[in-house]
Amino acid sequence: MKHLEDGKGTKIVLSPDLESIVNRATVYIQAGFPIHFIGPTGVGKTALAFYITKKLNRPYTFIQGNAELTNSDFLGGVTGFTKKKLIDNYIHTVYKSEEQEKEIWTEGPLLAACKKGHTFIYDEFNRSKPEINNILLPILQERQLPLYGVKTQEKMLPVHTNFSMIFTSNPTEYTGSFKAQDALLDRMITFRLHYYDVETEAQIISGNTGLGLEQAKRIAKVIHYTRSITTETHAPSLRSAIMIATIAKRGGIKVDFSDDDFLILCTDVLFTPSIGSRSNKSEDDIQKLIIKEIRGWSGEK
Ligand SMILES: Nc1ncnc2c1ncn2[C@@H]1O[C@H](COP(=O)(O)OP(=O)(O)OP(=O)(O)O)[C@@H](O)[C@H]1O
Repeated sequence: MKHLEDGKGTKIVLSPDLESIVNRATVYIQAGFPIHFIGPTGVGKTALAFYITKKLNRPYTFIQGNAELTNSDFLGGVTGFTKKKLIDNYIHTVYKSEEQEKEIWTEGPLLAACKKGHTFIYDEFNRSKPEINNILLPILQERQLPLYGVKTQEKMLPVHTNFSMIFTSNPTEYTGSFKAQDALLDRMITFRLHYYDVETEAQIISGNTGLGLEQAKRIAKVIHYTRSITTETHAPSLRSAIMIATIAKRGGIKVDFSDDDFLILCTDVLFTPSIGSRSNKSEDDIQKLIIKEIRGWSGEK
């Protein structure tokens, strides 16, 4: 298991499987192909994307998909006006006043990244409406950016050779996600991520919070058990595990299976309205099952 920095100060944990994914993804990007991490929420897609940009040692641009995104959010647009007043009073009997108005154009993140050769992280790209992402097709195929709505003589901008893209997405079963167009998916190399094993998650929890590894392992075990009785789209993520660990550490709560405060903390964090049972059990039933299971581990180290 490796502990490395992602460039934003976050410690990244790489199990041998994750390290292999990162290495392959880096090679594919360097060969000129975009990559895509798809997986359940909070599995670590964005963390890997940032780590890869650090490994590539190139500047990056980050944008998050959303249903309101438009072409001008990618390419830029008019963000204001400057007004200039020219007064000609050179001869005191003649007075001439002239006003000029000029648009202020601000370059959008995609246009800037294509020009400068950044790695463009498009996080949760399928939260944007699919037609908005059409602009990416010629970039990924012909390496030309179509300049829709940009006031220029050119219709296409050749993309910098270092420009690359990392996409992340949740499967379409997640609320607020659109089905991405096949033509776009066909142009990228997709890695499917699934929640990691207890050992890897314990290392991640410990690395993110400073909680001891043994205690982190107990939290990972609770999360894993909860996932075994919930569906993947409605299961607790690493984010919930990190939340439990942070609160336990800061709040002085003992991470112990027989400690009632720990049990209450786990159920408070884990029972979000998005949790869903595999066997149509009610939220209450899942909660009871989990508490019973955790109590059964009391005395375990
Ligand atoms: N390999 C890892 N090493 C260290 N921390 C990690 C790792 N993977 C995930 N994390 C941590 O887990 C949390 C969730 O990860 P991240 O935000 O990358 O998930 P995601 O899959 O992008 O989630 P979402 O689908 O909600 O955007 C973050 O706090 C992140 O720092």
